[in-house]
Amino acid sequence: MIRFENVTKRYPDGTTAVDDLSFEVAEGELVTLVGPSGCGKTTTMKMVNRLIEPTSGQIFLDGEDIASVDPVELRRRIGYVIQQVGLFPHKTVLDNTGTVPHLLGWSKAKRRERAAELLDLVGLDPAVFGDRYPDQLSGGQRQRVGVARALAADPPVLLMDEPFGAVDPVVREHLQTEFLKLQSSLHKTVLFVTHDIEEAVRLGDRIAVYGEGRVEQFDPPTKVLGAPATPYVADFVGADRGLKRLSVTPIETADLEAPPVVHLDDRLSEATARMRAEGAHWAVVLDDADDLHGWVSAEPADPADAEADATVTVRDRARRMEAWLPLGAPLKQAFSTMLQHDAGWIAVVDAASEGRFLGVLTPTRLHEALRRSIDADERDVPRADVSLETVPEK
Ligand SMILES: Nc1ncnc2c1ncn2[C@@H]1O[C@H](COP(=O)(O)OP(=O)(O)OP(=O)(O)O)[C@@H](O)[C@H]1O
Repeated sequence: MIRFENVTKRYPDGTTAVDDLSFEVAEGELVTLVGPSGCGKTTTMKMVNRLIEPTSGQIFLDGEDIASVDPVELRRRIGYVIQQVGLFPHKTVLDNTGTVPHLLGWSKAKRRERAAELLDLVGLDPAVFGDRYPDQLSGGQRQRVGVARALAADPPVLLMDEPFGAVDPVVREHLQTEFLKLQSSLHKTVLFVTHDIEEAVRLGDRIAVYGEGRVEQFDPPTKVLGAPATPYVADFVGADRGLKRLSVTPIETADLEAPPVVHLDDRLSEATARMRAEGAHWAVVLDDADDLHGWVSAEPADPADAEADATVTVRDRARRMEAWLPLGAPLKQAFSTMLQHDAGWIAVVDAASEGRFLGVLTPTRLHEALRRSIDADERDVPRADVSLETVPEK
């Protein structure tokens, strides 16, 4: 969708901001450009909407050399969000959002309708915020208006230059989550500049790690963290890249253990016997639909239960399970859920139905999943194909 071919930008004072850059962003892909200040990220981005012209090389948008496209026409196809937002202070939120439709000559009614729809999309109630002016908004709200405005004419491409850079970390994380949700339904082709590796890893389908004017590595986040291409990249992503990986490594079926499973209406005495036979201290409890209900201990809570009272069922002793996640959730969330509930394991359920029990993830399995994903990236094979060498127990 966006292709850079040997693009170089040398400023008149001799500074080479971008040096022989070649990479391609696929349609619907979100690529983050990350690197230290002054490495050429903004210059790269501004060449796409022709705010800056390259010294040499070509940039293609949808197969078309942008040098031959009228810049004004080009910019209509490209939404642009910047850190300072650049909202017009004397225009209301609705009018700011409708800026591009206004330039495109849409009627006032159609503009306002579209602006309201977009404000809704970015989580701002148009009835509350539509008639406010930018200085009556918080920083995070202004950024949302910036995103809404960039989306107004439904451009296939979005350029975002540190769009969440000016807000505090909590708001920033919130905006990132919302933006990911938005992107999962809009599938825009996005170039996203940031100097924050955490943000790059969290948002990017792929990351371009910049050194001085050059891309040192162009890979998916797990690969950048797991197998940095150069010492420079390793240094940039930081010594704690193992921890950062937790947020981009999903729980997979192969990571799960299958503990004993019992049903709510099973007799407790039989369920307990089964758990003991398998050497388990607990079992997962499912309801009639095989959805997760909770868990039950193999130890009788009440000595009377041990007498195999035929009337006592699992339902009478089952405890609800709060520590659960859908398959595909990041390992970081799994770890955090374990800590939050002080749980020795978490249940993993089907992502689509959010109920059907698939297995449990234990701390040991979580650690193995992380090791396997590192190994998989180093060897370029799927994670499920990696078998770990374990130290034999004495
Ligand atoms: N108009 C200009 N004239 C001369 N040099 C420039 C000009 N604009 C940018 N540069 C230089 O080009 C290099 C790349 O700048 P650019 O703004 O692309 O970097 P960046 O990676 O976006 O940095 P930051 O994260 O600080 O915004 C820097 O050394 C910068 O000083």
